[in-house]
Amino acid sequence: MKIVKTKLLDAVIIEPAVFGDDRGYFFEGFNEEQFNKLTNQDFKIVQLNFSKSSKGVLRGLHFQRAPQAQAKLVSVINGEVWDVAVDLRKNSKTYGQWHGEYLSAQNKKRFFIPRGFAHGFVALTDDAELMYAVDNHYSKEYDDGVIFNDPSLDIDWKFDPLDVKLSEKDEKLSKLNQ
Ligand SMILES: Cc1cn([C@H]2C[C@H](O)[C@@H](COP(=O)(O)OP(=O)(O)O[C@H]3O[C@@H](C)C(=O)[C@@H](O)[C@H]3O)O2)c(=O)[nH]c1=O
Repeated sequence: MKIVKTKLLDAVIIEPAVFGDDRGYFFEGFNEEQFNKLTNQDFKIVQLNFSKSSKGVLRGLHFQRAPQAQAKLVSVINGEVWDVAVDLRKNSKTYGQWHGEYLSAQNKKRFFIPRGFAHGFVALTDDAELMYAVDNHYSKEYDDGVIFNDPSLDIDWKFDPLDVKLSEKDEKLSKLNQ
């Protein structure tokens, strides 16, 4: 397992070691002991989420407020997405900055997004399936978000913003400073 830092403090990309043979392949999608040691995190999975999206669907930017904040380990098991995290930790040196990563079933990269970040993605293929693990349970009450095209964030979504498909809930999200 290789850990690649991003410009956002504590947000990292995991590149698993893939063992291929004439049957196919094997890889560890997550190894708690190795991950926590290498990153100095204490990430314990309590919920595993799956979603499927057609091309152009954009989900985000989402987060849960404290005390129900969630760290997320995002992977793609079919197709490809452009996955984005925004550091919303007020005392962080990288507050307000974003990082995007192509995650696909083919590249097998995983994006670790700490608590205090907003997360979103746009599906670049049809039938883009995400599997993501979180370290705190879902809470409707603490569920929150920021509009994906907030000018103060200036995120490059790698997709025409006029063509993205949003949920009704995501269309109504506010800007970060509101
Ligand atoms: C996220 C979530 C949703 N739900 C329910 C609520 C709702 O009825 C339905 C769909 O929820 P949403 O529209 O919020 O689903 P979605 O837009 O896919 O929300 C997800 O987006 C990505 C970007 C994330 O980072 C996730 O944490 C989560 O916020 O599923 C749960 O039961 N448990 C969960 O953990």
